[in-house]
Amino acid sequence: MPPEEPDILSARPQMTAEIMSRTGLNEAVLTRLVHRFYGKVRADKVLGPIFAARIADWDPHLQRMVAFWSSVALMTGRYHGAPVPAHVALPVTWDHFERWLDLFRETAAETCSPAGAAHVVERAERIARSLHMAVEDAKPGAIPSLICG
Ligand code: HEM
Repeated sequence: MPPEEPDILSARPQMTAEIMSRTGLNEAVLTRLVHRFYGKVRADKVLGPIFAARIADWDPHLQRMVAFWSSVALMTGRYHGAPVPAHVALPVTWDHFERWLDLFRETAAETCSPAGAAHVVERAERIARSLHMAVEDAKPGAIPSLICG
């Protein structure tokens, strides 16, 4: 009998399997993380209204965010969206990203193993910094970029 294959939907099955065994992360853990995190975001005095003004139907957003975290954390390639355009026009500063990260760190600690939490938080911090740069660059009066097209 051949050895049992792990149940992984992935573009890079071996890397995904290695990350899963090292961090304890999988689709079920990421689903809990995402649902719990956006529950906190929606209840947050500062972030809640920004999301409420833009998201009417939360089910598709939560599904998209689980696919996003599956791609980012497990390298499954499940997410095919464009995060930058979704954020550039938002009325946010670095303080909003800090609040977002505080809630994310708290939720990661509640739902993931320590290694899993470190894995997702490191990626969230990196993406938050790059989204913040994109938001700042899109503001009127931003210093022009030196990168030529
Ligand atoms: C200040 C903090 C943030 C705010 C207020 C915010 C707000 C939003 C809103 C309102 C949307 C929905 C946009 C729409 O459908 O029209 C969205 C989408 C999304 N956000 Fe954020 N976000 C924040 C930070 C982040 C960070 C740090 C990440 C990643 C680590 C992230 C990842 C995403 C992704 C992947 C989408 C879906 C984009 C798509 O495919 O349409 N966001 N965000």
